[in-house]
Amino acid sequence: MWRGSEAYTGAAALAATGALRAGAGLVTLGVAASLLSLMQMKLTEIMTRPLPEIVGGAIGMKAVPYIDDLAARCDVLAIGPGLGRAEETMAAVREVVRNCDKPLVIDADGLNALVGHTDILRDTAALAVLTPHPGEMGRLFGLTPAQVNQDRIGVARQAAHSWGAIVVLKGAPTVVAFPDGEVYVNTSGNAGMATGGTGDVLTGVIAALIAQGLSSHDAAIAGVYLHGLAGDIAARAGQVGMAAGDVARALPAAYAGLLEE
Ligand SMILES: NC(=O)C1=CN([C@@H]2O[C@H](COP(=O)(O)OP(=O)(O)OC[C@H]3O[C@@H](n4cnc5c(N)ncnc54)[C@H](O)[C@@H]3O)[C@@H](O)[C@H]2O)[C@@H](O)CC1
Ligand SMILES: Nc1ncnc2c1ncn2[C@@H]1O[C@H](COP(=O)(O)OP(=O)(O)O)[C@@H](O)[C@H]1O
Repeated sequence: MWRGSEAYTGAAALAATGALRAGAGLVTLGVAASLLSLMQMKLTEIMTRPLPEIVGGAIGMKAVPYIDDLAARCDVLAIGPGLGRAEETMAAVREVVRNCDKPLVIDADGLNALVGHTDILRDTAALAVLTPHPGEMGRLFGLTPAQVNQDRIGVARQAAHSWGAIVVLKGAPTVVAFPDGEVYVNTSGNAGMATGGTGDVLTGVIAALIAQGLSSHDAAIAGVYLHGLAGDIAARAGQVGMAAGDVARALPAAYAGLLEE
């Protein structure tokens, strides 16, 4: 996983925790050097790797060889939550995606880096799972969030087809679409999940399932369902005031429930 930006350290922590709680054996968080101690304090079970930064915890082109090296040793690379949108950070994301030959999960600012550059997804050897919310999807596709929501299935399908990637369009309900036109509509989850950071947890969940041997195809479908199920378990204590960390903590129970089914 590769994160940065001092404004959004929570996003990095939630994605890494989501991966851990969804069963990833080892999670390494690549993080701007100045944020290393902070992340180590937040995350006892997660390994960290310092990355060269430009300014304010943001990562630039100098970090690319370090991330490429990290990706070469991992089963899956997740990029995006909390990166920030500095121009050089966006360029570095594009370079990493170009270089990567491992399964990728791209979210949040990782998606913002692809605005106007989705051709990279077809050129890279990696099969990518993209997890936009309606705002990010709108930016990528030149639509408003309202337009995206008017035809969620149609937009997700069109995006998957034209980008050659797996598209998880988050929301109520979340739609998972594949380049060949196959589409799934998720049934788990609840409005208590409409709170900052639950999307970051989903990034970690999908990456963790890929790390455990699922194809990106199956990990996208199962990951979205598992994440919603964890949200439903967390919501037993009440939807109002539910937080992203509650969803991450409910993942082991959701996973166990799925295995029983
Ligand atoms: N604790 C943290 O550190 C958190 C950091 N985060 C990070 O903050 C950065 C910015 O991400 P944001 O998502 O806040 O900002 P964005 O600018 O990507 O999204 C916000 C805009 O997107 C649209 N939008 C989002 N969800 C929508 C929905 N469900 N329906 C309709 N429209 C919707 C709206 O227009 C909204 O104004 C990212 O790096 C992200 O990872 C967030 O993930 C939240 C938690
Ligand atoms: N009413 C709802 N029903 C089911 N899932 C929801 C609902 N509202 C939000 N979610 C889920 O919560 C998550 C929110 O993610 P996202 O929009 O990326 O937020 P953030 O960027 O703050 O983490 C998505 O997985 C979305 O599908």
